[in-house]
Amino acid sequence: MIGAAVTGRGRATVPVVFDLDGTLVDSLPGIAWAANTLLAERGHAPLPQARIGTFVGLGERVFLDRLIAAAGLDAADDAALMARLLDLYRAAADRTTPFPGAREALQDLRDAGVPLGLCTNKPSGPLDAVLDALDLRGLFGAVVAGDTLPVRKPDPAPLHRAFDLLGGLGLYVGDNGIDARTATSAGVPFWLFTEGIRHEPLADIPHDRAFDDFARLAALYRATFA
Ligand SMILES: O=C(O)COP(=O)(O)O
Ligand SMILES: [Mg+2]
Repeated sequence: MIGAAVTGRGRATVPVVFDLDGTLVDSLPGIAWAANTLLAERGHAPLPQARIGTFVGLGERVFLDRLIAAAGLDAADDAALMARLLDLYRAAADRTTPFPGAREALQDLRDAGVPLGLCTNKPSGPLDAVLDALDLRGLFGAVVAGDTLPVRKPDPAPLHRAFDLLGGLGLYVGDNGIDARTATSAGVPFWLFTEGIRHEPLADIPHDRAFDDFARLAALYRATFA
């Protein structure tokens, strides 16, 4: 189902907004490194990467709360833990890579004149570090971080902000149920990248299309909107 608000505009230039972590970039190894470095500094044993993946998606506050609960960190130390986590998140950019074909797909769409944006729950400090390290910033006409607005996904406001900056509603591409709910509340179609940090079975995530390889994205876009 493609929303009427989206098909109403010039089809060849329907904007596309992407989630970041687990969608464009394979950031879980870096995030797990950051979390386990924090745990090691506090004398705690590391957690498996897959477990740490279940903490991701709702921003750094929820991530740290879940990490504190899972590892038994001292919550009284919260402000220092958050400051150090954000430092480590920034440093994790060096351990973050685009998913295969993602950069090429973005470039292909951009070359075709498709307005591209980012809407992520990652806070702006670590987000800037990733965009700089991977040299991705220039591809996007809109970047909305987890702390750009007072609310974050699944509230639709950040996604609406991204589409406002791009000049109209379009398609949201993400990797989990939080992104799907955000798109539904924003009234836009949702495409699911299936190789990211997904917490639910595919069948439990409402989506208009699913894809597992960025090499297919531009062709899928053209088949849908051209
Ligand atoms: O930082 C998070 O919690 C998730 O980030 P994302 O929205 O880019 O997936
Ligand atoms: Mg994500």
